Amino acid sequence: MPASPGAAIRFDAVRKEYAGSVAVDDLTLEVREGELLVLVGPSGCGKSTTLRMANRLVEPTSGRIVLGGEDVTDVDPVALRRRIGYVIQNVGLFPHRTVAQNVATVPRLLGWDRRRARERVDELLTLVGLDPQRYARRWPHELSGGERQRVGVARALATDPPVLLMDEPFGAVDPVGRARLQQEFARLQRELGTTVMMVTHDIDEAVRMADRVVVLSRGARVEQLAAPLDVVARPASPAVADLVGRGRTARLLALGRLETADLDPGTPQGTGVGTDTEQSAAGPSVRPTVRLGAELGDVVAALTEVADALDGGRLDVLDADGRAVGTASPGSVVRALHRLTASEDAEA
Ligand SMILES: Nc1ncnc2c1ncn2[C@@H]1O[C@H](COP(=O)(O)OP(=O)(O)OP(=O)(O)O)[C@@H](O)[C@H]1O
Repeated sequence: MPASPGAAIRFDAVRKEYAGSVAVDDLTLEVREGELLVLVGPSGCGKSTTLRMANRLVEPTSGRIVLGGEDVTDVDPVALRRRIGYVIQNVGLFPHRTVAQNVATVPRLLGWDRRRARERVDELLTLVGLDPQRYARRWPHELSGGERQRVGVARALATDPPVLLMDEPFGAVDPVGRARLQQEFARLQRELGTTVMMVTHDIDEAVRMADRVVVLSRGARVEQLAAPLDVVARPASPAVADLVGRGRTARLLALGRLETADLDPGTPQGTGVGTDTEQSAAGPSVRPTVRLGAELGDVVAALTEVADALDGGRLDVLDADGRAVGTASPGSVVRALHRLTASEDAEA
């Protein structure tokens, strides 16, 4: 089957066996240009093998992988790897090279002169939030885990590759640093428009960062390929439900948004002045407000500020122009959760 126009990478009936055991059974998958696609699934399901076939660190047993219109088996593996960024857990920085030398590795291999490489290093370190003055001459062992990971990302982006492969890139970073790196990286990726295929076993990381999530089971079988909210709200199979499992409601609160259908029945009752979730100084008749489209978690937080929320207290809901369009109560959040998790069939 030919790759569709917006496809940056296409796996076509790809299979990988290691000494007779099947790691990837029959994978067909498209990564769209400019998207951040996250592969998630249990240990041993074939995520890393899938990723490593894209840059030929692993050769498929059968099937085809097309990258930027070219069958990867037609491209020299070394040339291919210089064209594709690759970031792994613990980064694999060269220990006897400074930060600057690490980041400049591929540009220098490609024959860039020192000055051009140096400028690029400064630009990239700044991009990933490391001051070049402070960091360029340091050695990898003089960095924290999070800083090393940033250098790894800078190194992988050095030649502005159209495609970046990332295998558990934030796995070795502590939870707080990790959440920040995830956010910053997702923003950077959107700014640069790089196509990213990333592997993780952490469903929260997947739904937080991805444009689309691919849930895999053993043999890299695709259980579901969908936007994060769909995967959490409507798991397509027991394997996905199992992965999303506990904590699903909390994830829905972070991903779901307040819609008109969730508002309390009846007409708007408030005056609708004031700003998001803040009590206006205008007087006691004005209720706290929340915007239509607010994250459900923020609606819950705003409701908990309303002293009598459990006893009929409500928030005024404003549209984008600041007009009151109705009210929200704890029941609105419950309605939203029902709406999100209702099956497509039930909605139709
Ligand atoms: N070089 C290899 N030789 C033999 N078997 C391998 C090799 N690499 C991976 N496998 C096997 O292939 C299967 C898939 O491995 P892979 O590393 O792709 O899974 P994964 O989903 O990335 O796992 P994890 O999350 O634990 O890293 C596993 O059963 C693994 O043992």
